[in-house]
Amino acid sequence: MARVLLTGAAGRVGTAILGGIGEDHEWRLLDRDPPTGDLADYEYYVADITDEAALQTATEDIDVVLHLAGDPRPEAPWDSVLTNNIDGTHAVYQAAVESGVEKVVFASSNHAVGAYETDRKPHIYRTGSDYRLDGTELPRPKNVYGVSKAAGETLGRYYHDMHGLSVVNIRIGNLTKGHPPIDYERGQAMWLSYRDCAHLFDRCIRADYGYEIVYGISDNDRKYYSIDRARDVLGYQPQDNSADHDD
Ligand SMILES: NC(=O)C1=CN([C@@H]2O[C@H](COP(=O)(O)OP(=O)(O)OC[C@H]3O[C@@H](n4cnc5c(N)ncnc54)[C@H](O)[C@@H]3O)[C@@H](O)[C@H]2O)C=CC1
Ligand SMILES: O=C1O[C@H](COP(=O)(O)O)[C@@H](O)[C@H](O)[C@H]1O
Repeated sequence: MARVLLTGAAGRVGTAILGGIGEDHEWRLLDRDPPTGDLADYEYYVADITDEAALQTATEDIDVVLHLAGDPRPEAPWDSVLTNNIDGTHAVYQAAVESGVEKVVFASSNHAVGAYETDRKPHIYRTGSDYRLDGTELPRPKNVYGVSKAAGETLGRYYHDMHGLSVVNIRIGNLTKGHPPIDYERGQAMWLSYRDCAHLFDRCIRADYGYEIVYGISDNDRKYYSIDRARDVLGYQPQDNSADHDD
């Protein structure tokens, strides 16, 4: 079992991960919000990710960091993304290096590449389109939240190249429990199910890699993100498809 630190554990993505693989690894959780419900059963640190001392303790004896903590709002203002998403991610990486962590998995976002959609929608969301982003393209954020995610990806590149950390950046699409409405074309293309989310992060814990950028979506009929790299390098095998409606 890997010893895993999950930052931002009290949030939506953290809930999906623990709901799927909470029994499969040794977990240490960290969030600035105190634990509620089942989270209180885990080893839990209430701390801000900009608190270097807290991170030093939280990363001790950890093999893998799943770094989710941050301001997730596409409309977030610069001061918030600067502090939480950029300064905070830098502090997590620095603590990981100092504690001898092996891997960091960074929750990046579709918003790091949002501007690729501008002149191509809505046809890229349709099954006939062969347009794909595959993770090799440069970031093209449409908001400063997306800028902060691109910055997090570049921080990972630095910590991989200069400090030897294994890093995978997951450009998560849109995590929702239920299927997106069938007529919501962008949502259909971007969907990541809870089950596939937990599986993808589990693969990032278990697989070996150097520096990767992959897309976090389910195997949706409508997609403009390729999941080939996640399949090839991580062994990602999504089970869900936004087109398979249960209602
Ligand atoms: N939910 C989604 O569909 C997507 C999420 N993401 C990213 O995944 C990550 C998790 O997102 P969600 O779970 O949806 O957000 P969330 O807001 O539900 O959870 C984030 C958690 O991080 C904590 N947090 C925020 N700033 C912190 C700080 N400075 N120190 C310590 N804890 C802090 C919050 O208390 C919260 O519990 C975020 O980085 C977000 O940008 C990316 C793409 C899509
Ligand atoms: O990064 C994120 O992206 C998702 C999906 O973006 P949207 O523009 O389709 O809403 C968003 O729901 C989430 O809050 C955010 O962290």
